[in-house]
Amino acid sequence: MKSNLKNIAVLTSGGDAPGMNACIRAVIRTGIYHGCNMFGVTQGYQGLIDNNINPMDARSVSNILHMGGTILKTARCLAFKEDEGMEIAFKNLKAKEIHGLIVIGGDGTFTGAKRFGEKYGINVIAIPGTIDNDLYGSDFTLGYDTAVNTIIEAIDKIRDTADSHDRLFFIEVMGRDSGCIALRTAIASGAEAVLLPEKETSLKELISKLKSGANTKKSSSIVIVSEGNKYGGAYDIAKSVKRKFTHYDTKVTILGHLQRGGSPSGFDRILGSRLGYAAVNEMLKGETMQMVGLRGNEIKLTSLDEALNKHSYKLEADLLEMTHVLSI
Ligand SMILES: Nc1ncnc2c1ncn2[C@@H]1O[C@H](COP(=O)(O)OP(=O)(O)OP(=O)(O)O)[C@@H](O)[C@H]1O
Ligand SMILES: O=P(O)(O)OC[C@H]1O[C@](O)(CO)[C@@H](O)[C@@H]1O
Ligand SMILES: [Mg+2]
Repeated sequence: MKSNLKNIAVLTSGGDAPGMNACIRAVIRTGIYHGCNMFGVTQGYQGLIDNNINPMDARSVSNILHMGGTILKTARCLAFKEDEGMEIAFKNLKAKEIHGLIVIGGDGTFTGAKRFGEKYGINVIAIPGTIDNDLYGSDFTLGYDTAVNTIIEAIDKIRDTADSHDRLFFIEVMGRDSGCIALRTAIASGAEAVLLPEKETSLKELISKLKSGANTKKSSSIVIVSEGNKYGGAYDIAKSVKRKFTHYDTKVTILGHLQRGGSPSGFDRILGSRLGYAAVNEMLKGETMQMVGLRGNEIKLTSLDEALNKHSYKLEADLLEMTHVLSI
């Protein structure tokens, strides 16, 4: 063990994601197993600034493995982007002799961790925790699998009512700049079309697809709209389509934050446990400024530089084409 790594803190930051609790549990227990003093920071970087940094033991993380959200709470903390905020955060960690920081979050969280680690020499390991699945270096981010399953369950229910009424539904899903969630849920729910942030929408093409379905006796249609789609939200698109295509009665559902909640899937519980366990082990080996991720079912390190510079989901054109073909 690196001698100055006796005290390690963990925080969750940015949007919460199912599986974060499984990950926190793994971090705390792995650290304790190795004889470290473990600390939990409440409310992400805000907690570092507010000195909300508390000792945790193996029992502080009992019975949380199956819970959604994060027991450490999370925040979008603007003050940490400022030099003064970072300075206070560093002083608070220094006073407790904490030299290792494990952050669980998305690209913003990683950006903050990189700046902080570089500026103050704190050892940093980052864990990809976001439903968006938009970080380079991990095939999956924590929470993505659960979110996809939650969305599919909701769309299945909408399909029941859509079909009963012969309706066209526009369903908006999350993924600010990333269409990964939208494309996967479109495949799994048999959606007739999907609009993504990575690809310009052609209204003409969309209407022609819906018309051909109606002409071949499709009783209902579902269009998945990613929230970051350039054309606008589900309401805007529904309005434009409705003007030119009157075959179906048109409805809109915004799934919103229900997509982020709920008990993590088996996959996310296992992923969270593996990433949390690996994060502590790698930190104790002396690794710093690295992300632990899953690649080809193995835990691999990616430098924060690389994870951030190459981050974002690359549209898989073959999957989009397949969605189109399978929904004729
Ligand atoms: N340039 C930066 N410098 C310092 N801290 C930053 C920076 N960018 C982001 N952060 C910190 O990281 C926090 C989380 O970032 P953000 O809100 O972008 O979420 P995220 O980690 O990308 O997760 P998600 O996208 O899943 O919601 C911010 O609220 C802020 O405290
Ligand atoms: O909870 P908030 O701050 O509204 O954030 C919503 C955003 O967070 C994410 O869910 C990622 O956590 C994005 O997909 C979404 O755009
Ligand atoms: Mg982000």
